[in-house]
Amino acid sequence: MLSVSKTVQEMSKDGDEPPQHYIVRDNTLFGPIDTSPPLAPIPVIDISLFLTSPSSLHSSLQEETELEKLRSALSSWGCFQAIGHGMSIEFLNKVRGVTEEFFAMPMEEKRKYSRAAGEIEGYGSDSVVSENQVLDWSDRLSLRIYPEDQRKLRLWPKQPQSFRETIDEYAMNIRSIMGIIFKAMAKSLKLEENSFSKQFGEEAIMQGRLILYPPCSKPNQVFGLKAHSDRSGVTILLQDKQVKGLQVFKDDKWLTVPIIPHALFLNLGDQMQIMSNGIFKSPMHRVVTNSEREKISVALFNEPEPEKEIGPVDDLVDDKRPRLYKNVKNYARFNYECFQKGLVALDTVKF
Ligand SMILES: O=C(O)CCC(=O)C(=O)O
Ligand SMILES: [Fe+2]
Repeated sequence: MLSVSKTVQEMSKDGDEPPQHYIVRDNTLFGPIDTSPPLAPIPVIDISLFLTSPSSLHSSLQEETELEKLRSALSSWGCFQAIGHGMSIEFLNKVRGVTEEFFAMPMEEKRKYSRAAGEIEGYGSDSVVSENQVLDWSDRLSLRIYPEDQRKLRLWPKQPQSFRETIDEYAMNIRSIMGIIFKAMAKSLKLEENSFSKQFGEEAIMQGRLILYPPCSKPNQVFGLKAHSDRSGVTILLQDKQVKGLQVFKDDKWLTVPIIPHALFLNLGDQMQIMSNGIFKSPMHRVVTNSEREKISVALFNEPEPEKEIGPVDDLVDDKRPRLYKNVKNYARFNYECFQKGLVALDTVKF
């Protein structure tokens, strides 16, 4: 077998040097890999303040303050750390736990869930789609979670035993948290509450990606995940409880995302930048490796129904702020087609 078919986890365990196609060749685009830049002062937002009771006619002052913090966070950073989400630290650790346990299982067990050629879902390392691609030093398990009838349960691990129910419960919680956040985002821009949620539609997609970043002997030359902006609407990331590595790009600098074990890291994707007519940002981010410790994360991508046309909310377009983006359908496919042509999807949908 070629070494290419080894997972990153196997190469790491066997003490292999990262093969040539994992080494970053052109590191001029975002500078050389700085594995530990300063911590990013990313706003921490208490989303429990957005849970006003239906009977209260006016928002409390506290809610107003938090909404303003949200608007400011999403227009400058495009991300924030969410606390007050109602899930206990024990439960978040359980989600991290089943992820760690899955990756710790013997390879023959994990291979039962392998991603088939040309598919997106399943277990495997970074997939090769073009010749000059620089590969990411990480293994993933990708699963469609919603709409529920689109789950491919044969790819949902049976081991560890509590995997399915834990991920299911976590996703259910995140889905209702998303509802609260969509409303808050709209309110923070003085829009009707459902301005964003209605663009996601009844059949909105939630795609899960459980990621393992094994230790890497060349952290200055290899990325865990190359710089990108998410194609999603909104991404919710549960970071490793101890090991840092995620970085965001702000004001021409890469900064380290701090770890707050009981918080969810939320970042917007391109589709939310489009819907907000560019007011909210879809931030560039990347993950660096380290030579000592393994790291996991759990990303849930919330995307609009593929067949629904999305575009800037009408009330965010006026003389002072002209329409920045065209309407677009099936951004996932569009994004992929752009990527293959070497184009940036967001630039291509500029009005
Ligand atoms: O694992 C992380 O920290 C980030 C994951 C991510 O950015 C992604 O999967 O799009
Ligand atoms: Fe991402």
